Amino acid sequence: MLYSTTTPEQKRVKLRELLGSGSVQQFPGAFNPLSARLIEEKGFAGVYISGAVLANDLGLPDIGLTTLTEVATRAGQIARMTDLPSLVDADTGFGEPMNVARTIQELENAGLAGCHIEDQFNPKRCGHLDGKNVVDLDTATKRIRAAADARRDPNFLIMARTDIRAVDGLEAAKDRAKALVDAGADAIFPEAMRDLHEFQAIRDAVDVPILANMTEFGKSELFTVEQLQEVGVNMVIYPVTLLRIAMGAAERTLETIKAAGTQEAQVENMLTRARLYELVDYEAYNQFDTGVFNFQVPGIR
Ligand SMILES: C[C@](O)(C(=O)O)[C@H](CC(=O)O)C(=O)O
Ligand SMILES: [Mg+2]
Repeated sequence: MLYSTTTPEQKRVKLRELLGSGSVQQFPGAFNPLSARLIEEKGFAGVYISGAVLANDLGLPDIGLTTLTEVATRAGQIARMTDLPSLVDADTGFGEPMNVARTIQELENAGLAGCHIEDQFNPKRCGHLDGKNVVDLDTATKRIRAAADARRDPNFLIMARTDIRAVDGLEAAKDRAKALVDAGADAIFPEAMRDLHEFQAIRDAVDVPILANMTEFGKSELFTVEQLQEVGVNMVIYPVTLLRIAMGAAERTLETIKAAGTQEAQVENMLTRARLYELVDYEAYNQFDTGVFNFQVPGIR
């Protein structure tokens, strides 16, 4: 209860172990702290915390409007709900290299296992949209160097994301990935790869773990874990998947209530009261106070 029993330091060691395991590690995106518990319960390796989800959850587009304080606070709330390592999207690092340094320390304080920092210009946009732009090599590597120098826990994972593929092509992405590793990146997130061969090309260019972004409605096909394994991907994220499905369900339910005058037809699709209480570990709080969980919840509803 209350929740994570694992320290941030242990989670960072775990993340490094996972990335060195040789098999693809699946990190679904949590859209709130409770969904992180679900991700852990279903046996996933870790939790991803998406910048798009954090922005959209606040009703904002994902164009760099969220602040470091908002992201660190929400990411910390999510990370503390799970024993799994959490990787957070730190967008462009929230400013100049000195701001990036501050970002890393705040994310360490918030209990994250690592983050990724991208080479887009501000205002940034979803990596799968057209019309984005990237900063020059010097600026991109300075961000990563500042991040690597700022961390106090050497196991806090600094992942460099490059968006250059969609701007200057695959060769440029390979060159930039190598330069970002030289600047101190522990892992590479090559954004908007078009096919499996492109992942393979990045794999061959660098000898650090690489991430595949399986976001829906984007530029990449939705490859399976087996396909990603074959091209040497180490980690796959499903960043916005749970938010999209939850909001889809919310929309359908509102339509049902409006049309039918009752939510009855949607009740079978809901997490039951009993299941919800199980997820928040209601019963465990009885250890503190035996009066807290002294009621019956009908099992089926
Ligand atoms: C991974 C990503 O950076 C995110 O914020 O989750 C987004 C996801 C998306 O917008 O679908 C991205 O830029 O790919
Ligand atoms: Mg993002």
